[in-house]
Amino acid sequence: MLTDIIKSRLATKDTMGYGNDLLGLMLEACAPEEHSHEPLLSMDEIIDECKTFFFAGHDTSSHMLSWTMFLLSTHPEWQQKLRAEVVGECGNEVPTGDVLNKLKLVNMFLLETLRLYSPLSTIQRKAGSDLEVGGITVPKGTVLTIPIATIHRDKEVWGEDAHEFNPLRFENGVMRAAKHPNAFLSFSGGPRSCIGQNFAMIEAKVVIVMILQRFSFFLSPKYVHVPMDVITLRPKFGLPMVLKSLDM
Ligand code: HEM
Repeated sequence: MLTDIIKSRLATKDTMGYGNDLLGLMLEACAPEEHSHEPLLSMDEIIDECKTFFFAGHDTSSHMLSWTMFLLSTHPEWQQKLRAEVVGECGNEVPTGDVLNKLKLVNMFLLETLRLYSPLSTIQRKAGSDLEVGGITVPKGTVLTIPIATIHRDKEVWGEDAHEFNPLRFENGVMRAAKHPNAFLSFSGGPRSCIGQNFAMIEAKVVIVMILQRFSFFLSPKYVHVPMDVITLRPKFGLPMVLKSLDM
């Protein structure tokens, strides 16, 4: 399927360009230099990049939204606060980028959701050289697992209320929410941190804003709380909900 999409972009490049989405940008960047016939990335490499973006960006974002809906349902007072903020900033209009930047409570709520239900619970790093971490010698080649979910609920890092849901801890920004500035790890950190993190936050805000504008919602009595970690953290039995249109 991807091959077909790429081929059709290549075929129409002279009339319509490569397209103004991520694939278009990638094809543009990989177009052969003048006088050279070799593209900078092969078809297989471009397909690999597309797959990486799809797998890295799809389940993570969709489960972030699931857990946000879960927490908005179990904290109806916050659902009301967020709706009031949204209506105050943009009424029933589709939110613009400027509006999204003003939604402080929505932002704090999403961060707290990611802290408690981080879509990725662990990440791995391989030691590139012999090194010492916290007094322990780690030989080159050792694979270290960074337990994001455990760090996110550590009382020494987040304070006594680490297990509780409290978006206000992010009132002064991510770096001041915990005792360590890099304690929030849902998007990892450093040079290989999530390249899609800003996009993911914008996307989640737009979706949540547009749901809050239209519906009030709560969990169906059928919901059973079993978070399950299968690459990403998801509700094992889905997230049955009851939505009520706010127009009625
Ligand atoms: C809530 C949503 C998301 C979460 C929680 C998330 C989390 C992460 C984490 C933890 C990493 C680092 C993995 C590691 O170090 O092993 C990562 C990497 C990455 N993410 Fe995301 N991600 C999200 C959304 C997205 C989206 C929407 C995209 C693309 C549109 C994306 C693209 C990528 C890519 C390409 C990498 C690899 C970056 C590299 O290795 O340099 N992610 N993500």
